[in-house]
Amino acid sequence: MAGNNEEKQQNKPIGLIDLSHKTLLQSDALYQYILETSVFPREHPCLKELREMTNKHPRNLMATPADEGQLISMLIKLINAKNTMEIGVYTGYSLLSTALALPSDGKVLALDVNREYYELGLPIIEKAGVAHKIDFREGNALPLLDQLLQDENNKGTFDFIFVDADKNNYLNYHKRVIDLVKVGGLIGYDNTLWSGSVAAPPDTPMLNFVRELRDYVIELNKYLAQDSRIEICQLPVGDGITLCRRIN
Ligand SMILES: C[S@@+](CC[C@H](N)C(=O)[O-])C[C@H]1O[C@@H](n2cnc3c(N)ncnc32)[C@H](O)[C@@H]1O
Repeated sequence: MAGNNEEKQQNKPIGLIDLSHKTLLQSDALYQYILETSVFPREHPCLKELREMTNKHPRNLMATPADEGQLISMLIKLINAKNTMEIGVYTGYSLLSTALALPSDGKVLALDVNREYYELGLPIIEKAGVAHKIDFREGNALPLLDQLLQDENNKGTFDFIFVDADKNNYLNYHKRVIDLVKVGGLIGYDNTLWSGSVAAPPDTPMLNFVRELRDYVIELNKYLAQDSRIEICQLPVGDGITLCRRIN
């Protein structure tokens, strides 16, 4: 089994992943075990419906995997988050995970350049009864964040911010969301292991989009590691998620 996986890894350009294996774990069997034992039996029926609907969409590789959705839900409950934000919604798997985990008066400000993707998932989010917690704003996230920052009242008010949009802007997002999250609050950056490419020698075969964005992710990881305003924890869940707890 291990030998087969090694061979598979050696022959495959980095970034070629399939839907049944959206994880950095090398063993298909182990990942299926996690999904089937701990994730799918606990998945809300509307999350399941949204995941299955998204699987049929041409850009489905962008979707947050179910085990990561479960992690986000757990984090939100652990820190009793009420005021949250998501940058990068797509069809809304992580958004629905967030909205379901929030208390009934909780809020998630959801930013995405593409409303059409969000509208694919919206009927299912409505069916789940949590659409009232979502404030969706269509547009480029950077100017939307700058707008928020113009109002001093927004600073230090978010309990949880999940960033899952254009990787080349993650550092720009960090420079803004660090002032919007409260001290003691959490930022989660998705894809910080970028299909494992961050640790691969540069001559390793990689899909173009993986190679093009790899340096941005490496730069972000270095920046987060030395940023004294946060404590960090990098988890190899999904494509890698770095949790940053604001400490000052
Ligand atoms: C990886 S997907 C998000 C996946 C989502 N979290 C989920 O649970 O399925 C990235 C999303 O970021 C959005 N996006 C890309 N660039 C953006 C930008 N500059 N501002 C806002 N959203 C952006 C894309 O439209 C896409 O929906």
